[in-house]
Amino acid sequence: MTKIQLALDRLTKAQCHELVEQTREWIDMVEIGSGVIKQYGMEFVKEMKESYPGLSVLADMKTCDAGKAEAEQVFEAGADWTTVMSFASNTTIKDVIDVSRHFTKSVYLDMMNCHDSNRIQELYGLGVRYFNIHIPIDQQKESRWSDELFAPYQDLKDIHLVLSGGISKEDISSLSHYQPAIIIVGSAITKSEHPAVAAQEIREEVKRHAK
Ligand SMILES: O=C(CO)[C@H](O)[C@H](O)COP(=O)(O)O
Repeated sequence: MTKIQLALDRLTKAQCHELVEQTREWIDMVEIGSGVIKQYGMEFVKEMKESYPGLSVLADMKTCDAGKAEAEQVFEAGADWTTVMSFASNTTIKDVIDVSRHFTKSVYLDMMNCHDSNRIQELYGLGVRYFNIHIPIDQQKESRWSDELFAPYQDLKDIHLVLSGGISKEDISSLSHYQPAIIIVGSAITKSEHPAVAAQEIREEVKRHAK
C-alpha cells in the first residue's frame, strides 16, 4: 500500500517532535525538510532517527553536487532515505545511488521542474527507480496535478512514484489512480489545527483508494 511521509518544513525542533508524536500512528515515514536540515544540521537527523527508530527517516538533502560526501553524511547520521535533484550531474546522481546501495539505504530523485522525457529516460538508465514528481511550494498557486505530469513515466518498468507538493486529503482519490509508492504530506498536516486528525483522515483516504 502507498506509504505516507510526513514532511517537516519550516518548524522548530520541538514542533517537529510534537508533530511526529501526534501523528506517528498514521504515518510511515518522516521527512526532515531541507530548511530544517539547514537550520539544525545532521545532528537533528540523528536525533530524529534515534527518537523514532520504527519510522523511516528521510533527510531531504536535495543534493545537487558533491553527491558522495552528502550521501555519506546523511546515512552515517542514520537516515534511511536521501534525495538528489534531477538536474544534478549524472556523476552526482550515480554517486548518491552507489552510496545508498553501500549503506543499503534508499534515494529518490526530486523531479522539481523536470518534465523532459529524454532526461527521465536517461535517469532511468542510470539506475533511478524512485521518481519524486514534485510541485514546488513557490509554484503551488499556479500549478496543480494533471495527467501530463505523469505521462513521461508511463513506459518505464518497475519504477516507483513519490508524489509531493501541497497534497491534501482531497487529492488522495485522484492521485491514488497512479498507484504511488509514497505520498508526501506537509502543510495539510503540520498547519492543521488538529494534526493527528488530519493524518488519520489522509491514512483512511489512502486505505479507501488502495488498489
Ligand atoms: O519538499 C518540499 C518542499 O520543497 C516539501 O516537503 C513538500 O512540498 C511537501 O510539503 P507540502 O505538502 O507542504 O507541499
